[in-house]
Amino acid sequence: MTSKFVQTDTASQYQQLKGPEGKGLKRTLRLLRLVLDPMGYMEDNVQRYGHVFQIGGDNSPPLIYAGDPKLVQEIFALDATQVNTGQNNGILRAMVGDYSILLLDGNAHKRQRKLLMPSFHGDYLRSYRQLICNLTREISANWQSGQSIVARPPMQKLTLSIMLQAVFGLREGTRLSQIQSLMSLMLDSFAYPITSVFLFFPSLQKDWGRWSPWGRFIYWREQLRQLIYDEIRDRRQYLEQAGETSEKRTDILTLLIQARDENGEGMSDLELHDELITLLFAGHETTTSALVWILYWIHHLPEVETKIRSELASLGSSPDPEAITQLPYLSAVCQEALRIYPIAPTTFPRTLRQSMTLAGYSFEAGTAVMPATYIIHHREDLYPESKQFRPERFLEHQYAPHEYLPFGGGHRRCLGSALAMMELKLSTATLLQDFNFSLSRSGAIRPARRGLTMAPPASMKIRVFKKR
Ligand code: HEM
Repeated sequence: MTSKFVQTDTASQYQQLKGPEGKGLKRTLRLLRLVLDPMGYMEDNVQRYGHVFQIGGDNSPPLIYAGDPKLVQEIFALDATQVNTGQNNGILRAMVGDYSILLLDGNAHKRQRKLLMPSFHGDYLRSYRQLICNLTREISANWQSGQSIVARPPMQKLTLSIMLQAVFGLREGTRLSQIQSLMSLMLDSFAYPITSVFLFFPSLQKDWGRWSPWGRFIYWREQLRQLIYDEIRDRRQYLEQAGETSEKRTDILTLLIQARDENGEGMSDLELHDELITLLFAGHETTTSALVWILYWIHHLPEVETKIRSELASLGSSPDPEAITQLPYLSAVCQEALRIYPIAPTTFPRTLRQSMTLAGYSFEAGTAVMPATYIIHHREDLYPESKQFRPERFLEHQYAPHEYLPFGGGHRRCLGSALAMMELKLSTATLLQDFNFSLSRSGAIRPARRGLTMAPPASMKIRVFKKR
């Protein structure tokens, strides 16, 4: 493919950016490969074209996979006046709605981010610590010693409960369990690589009634929408009636209802609905997959289990959650799990609003540039023996934001990264305190497509043994 998008760096070497070619059926097959095996797709293209390559660029605007840290650094430095990001996330609209932060750009995005951000900081996050440990114990309370379980469903139930109680501040009740089961049904619609194809091919998104796959998804989505509106209405009423005398609630729904922008404006019900759904979707699928990977790695590699258990033991029999979150090896295990198989193999693509040169590459306006997380995470110059799971690399070296990017970066960086890391550490530690585990099958496993993310295979099983 001849490209207008050229690298103009060292000694005026004039290297054209290349990438896979082909239209029609070839293009569809390429997209299918990208959906079903994005990591293999990226590895093949890196071998053929190098760490930075492009797709499209003839009839469609080019999309650049950026596996060069310097280029990623410059992409992350771009702000909303220079790039549009939300406009590329239309694929998520069916899930999250028009007002979701994921779909917004410019000032609208800035405003939503400002309103959402405080809910994910410091004191508020700290108030969820004990809740996370308690919910982990609740989920595992009925496990029988020697029982073999499919790992994902209980982890999904756990992260969903954390989100519903932390994000919505929902307590036990019918609405909680209804939302819980609808969310699971909707997400399970895209649980397998082949069913995930619905998300990537809009032509398949046809509502032919409740017995068709897409029709069923829409039906569940409408039910969920109603439940969320009911919760928003009840919470507004409660806060109005209780006024100053209300107990200080720290859940994110309450904080969002009370949040005001610089003009003193709060969020409308529509905005609240779309942001809550966004947080639920963005926040619990991703964390579930990460948690299952962590359990896998700890029990796939005996030396990792030995080290992590001895670090935990150093805190005594009932460790303080704060101390758990500070443990270096536990943190490194979580970081390494997100490095080797990032849940999102790339960040969101950013479309350049004007022509520009970044890290020596010249791009025309309209080009989409996309930090390729998986490619960066497997560069041998940054991560020697990158296919090996070696948490120590995070103890020996501090990686820059453009070298380690499981949560993306710049002005679109994941809002929930601190909450996610806290959940991963506290849930893992709590499970290891109460149980020993072994994998039901000892071989290596590869990530599989699950909706928009990459996850451990849905069938992965673990055997649980009660410690006390
Ligand atoms: C292990 C868990 C998670 C992973 C791997 C993850 C990953 C990501 C990634 C890669 C992005 C795109 C960033 C970019 O393009 O630069 C993102 C965005 C986002 N994430 Fe997460 N995420 C996780 C958990 C969470 C949680 C727990 C929440 C909230 C409760 C959350 C909320 C969001 C939101 C709201 C955005 C959009 C930010 C924006 O567009 O400004 N995520 N996440």
